[in-house]
Amino acid sequence: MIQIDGAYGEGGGQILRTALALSLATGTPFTITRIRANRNRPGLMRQHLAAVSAATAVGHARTIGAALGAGRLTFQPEGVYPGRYRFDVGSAGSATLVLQAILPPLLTAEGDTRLILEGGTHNPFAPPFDFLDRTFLPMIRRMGPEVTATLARPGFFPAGGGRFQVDIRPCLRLNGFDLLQRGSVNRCSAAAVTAKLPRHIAERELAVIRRHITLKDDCLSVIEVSDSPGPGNIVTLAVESDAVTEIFSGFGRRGVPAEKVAMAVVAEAREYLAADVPVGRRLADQLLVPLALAGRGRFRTLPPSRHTRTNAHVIQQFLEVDITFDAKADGSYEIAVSSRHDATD
Ligand SMILES: Nc1ncnc2c1ncn2[C@@H]1O[C@H](COP(=O)(O)OP(=O)(O)OP(=O)(O)O)[C@@H](O)[C@H]1O
Repeated sequence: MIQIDGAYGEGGGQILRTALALSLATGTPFTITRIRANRNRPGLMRQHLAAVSAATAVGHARTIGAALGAGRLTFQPEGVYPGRYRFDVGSAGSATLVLQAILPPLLTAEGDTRLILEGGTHNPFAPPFDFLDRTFLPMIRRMGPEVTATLARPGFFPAGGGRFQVDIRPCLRLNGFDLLQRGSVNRCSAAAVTAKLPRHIAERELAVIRRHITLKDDCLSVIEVSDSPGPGNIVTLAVESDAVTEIFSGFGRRGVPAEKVAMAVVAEAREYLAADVPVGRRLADQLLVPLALAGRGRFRTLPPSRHTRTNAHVIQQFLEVDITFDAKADGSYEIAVSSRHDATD
């Protein structure tokens, strides 16, 4: 039984999701204590409980302590069971984060899986659907499995009620990859989405982006969605390069001017563009679990976040891999995952 300290490093929900995913993938049970100790409202929130229930279903697991607000949980899976599942966060909690807890083991399961995930699809502090679809899943497909995501309906904080489907055709073994060069940037595009909010919000966001990032007219779009249960706004900036499409996003919030939301997106994208690295900060923390399951991989990225370092620590508790962070003279980092077995074979 692995003991996980939920207060380590970032001390957030990612520690739990990584532990669930790797417990399923390796068949190793774990106990986590001090869950999300570094958050204002520590313990299991609805989104984390939804991840626990999803992992319990996929792994026919025995779970002790899964309750709202709980700080301690034991999880003991029986195996990995592909199939058809529907999971509902039951609030605006992020459904893409629920996927983080169950996708990795399903990538090498013994059959296909279709997941219907309901809840928030465009949440602050979580991968928005577009990032999942255009940034993260192409990396997963590069590793062997066929995985596609289809958005049925967007769900914004606080109403939620979004839905998407994920189809997974697994492979026998994940192949790691090297992603060290970005290559040329072929296209930058921005999209501002509003649901049940005035169109001028989106137009003001795009005006800011256009002022600071060189974009062609046909690379700007305002999208007004009518099928979202509640109001919401997201602005995304996609940087498509030879190696990867990175997506930076900002979320409209009451009391925060649209211009400020868009400027934060501009700042993130500029940092990424100037650094000439292929992998942005969020993708970096999310690539570690699949690369560790593959047993190898390397990528160049921005200085790692606490999420990334924390994730590396949790992963190394479950898997016989080394994860190294190599600071380069130009300020970028090369993160490498290698199997401890390969080193001694
Ligand atoms: N704008 C974004 N685009 C892509 N991914 C994002 C974005 N914002 C956050 N993420 C990803 O969402 C995850 C958030 O992890 P975190 O530990 O903060 O989880 P949480 O469960 O939402 O929060 P909490 O810490 O409150 O439990 C990370 O993998 C991070 O890379």
